[in-house]
Amino acid sequence: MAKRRKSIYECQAFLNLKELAENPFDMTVEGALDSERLETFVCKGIEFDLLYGCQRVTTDVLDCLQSLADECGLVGQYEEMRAGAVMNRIERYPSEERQVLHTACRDVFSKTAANDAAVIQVKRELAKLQEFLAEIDNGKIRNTAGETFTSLIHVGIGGSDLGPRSIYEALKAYGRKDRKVYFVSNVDPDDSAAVLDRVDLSKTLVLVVSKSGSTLETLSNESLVRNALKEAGLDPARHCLAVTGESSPMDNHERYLRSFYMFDYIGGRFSSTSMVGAVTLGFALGYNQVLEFLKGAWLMDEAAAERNIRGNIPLLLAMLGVWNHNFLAMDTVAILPYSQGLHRFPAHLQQCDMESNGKSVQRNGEPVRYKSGPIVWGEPGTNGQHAFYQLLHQGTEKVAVEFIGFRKSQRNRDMCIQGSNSQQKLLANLLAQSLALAVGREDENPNKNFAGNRSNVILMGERLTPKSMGALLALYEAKIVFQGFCWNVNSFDQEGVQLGKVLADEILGAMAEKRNGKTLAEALLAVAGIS
Ligand SMILES: O=P(O)(O)OC[C@H]1O[C@](O)(CO)[C@@H](O)[C@@H]1O
Repeated sequence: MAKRRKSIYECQAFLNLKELAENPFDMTVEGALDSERLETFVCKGIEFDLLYGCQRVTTDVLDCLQSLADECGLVGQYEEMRAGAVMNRIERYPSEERQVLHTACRDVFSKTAANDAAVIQVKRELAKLQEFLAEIDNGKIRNTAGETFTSLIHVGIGGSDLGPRSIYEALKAYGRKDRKVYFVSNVDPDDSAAVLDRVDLSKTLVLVVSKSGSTLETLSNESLVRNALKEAGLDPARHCLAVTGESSPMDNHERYLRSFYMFDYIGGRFSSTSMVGAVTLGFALGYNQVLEFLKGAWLMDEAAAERNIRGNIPLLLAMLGVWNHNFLAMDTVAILPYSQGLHRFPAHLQQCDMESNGKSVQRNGEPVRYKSGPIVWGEPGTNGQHAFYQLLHQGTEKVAVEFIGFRKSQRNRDMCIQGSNSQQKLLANLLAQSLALAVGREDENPNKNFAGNRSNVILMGERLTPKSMGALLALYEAKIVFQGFCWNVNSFDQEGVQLGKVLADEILGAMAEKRNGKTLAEALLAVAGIS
């Protein structure tokens, strides 16, 4: 018999937190935010420190958040998940009924793996990747003219695009100078056309990534690229690679130069450390850097098993998020990396978080009676400062902010201009924004008044490297998983994307048959003037 999971409002800690939320810590009172507080409210972890002095929390609130995490059994559930429990399910209703084992993709460094069977499969795929990359390097794999491949087009969408793309962008500073990577995701034909215009197809590999092997956008883009290869007199089977689920419609060795697998127990948005991300990263950076990236993720996974929230960054970040969202009524979370390399990372987290926890049904099939996942968005600083920070400081909407910064730049190409170099300017801005949001500043002119008390945290790392990128990714994956457990939702399915897909098919059918005006979908087609 399945264990009954508690909803948060059934927890004593929930009631206590509600009471504490009536009078949250006021950061604007003179001396409230002092150096002692800033020094105390720091959680040191793998590759990152979490600075959380600028949160509206006291030690009482932290104790209650610890109790809530304990009452909901968050770390216990996380450990069950890593060991292979069927976490992707809704009781009493048909659901996916799957294990959730994206953590197995990096559990290759443990002496004793949390789930042996999954790690065996993961190691097999990694060995295939290592061999494949070596064959490109040593010239065993070449194009028909005997030349080496210098470009790769990664074709996929959603979890098969956002994670790999954001990680590639984050790490391309470490990329091989002789290799280029391009991404195509949107079914807008201009997306693939723009890439096809830029590459020399004869020296290009095309990596088609789709877990299901049936996603409309990816299959359409694959066809467009295959067609371009044929038009260039090339054989697609000598250029195309696949990452897909075993026995998916794309699992066809004759059509691909190589096929790599991902498995049912790896959800799309959690798949960046599987072959979904590893093939592109391996092509761009080399196999050893893939291992570094996985190592960072594995270390973070291990650290996330600590019960004490004050010593577990993902759990603490998750619980601070619950405090802000469920108790202080902050509906949105802005992820603001002060790192140009991370410019696509908020987009990846948007899918990872919102597709996971944007749910209204609990795992027991009952409706959610409190707020589940927040709206997640973000852009890099300092660019955002000149765009939307006005609202963060003075808007009526209260936004929970998560800053990410690094002490050192990736490329070390900097110089002193007017007394400081650009990296110092970047970091000064990050810290200034954190304080300005928290403390505010009074002014008798209401239009120039900063109310303060705008909660934020800073995730501070040394440098964005493959290892720290792996750790950062795993940190957020674990945060999202902990919050999903806390809200008692199934973070691992995505039924909410289905209806739009069904209606798009209906509209495509109406377009093909020139039907118009009978159903609501057809009426909309006519009103929009689309033939
Ligand atoms: O890898 P696939 O099967 O092509 O799916 C792509 C994306 O589509 C979704 O199923 C949502 O439409 C995502 O969850 C997934 O990451």
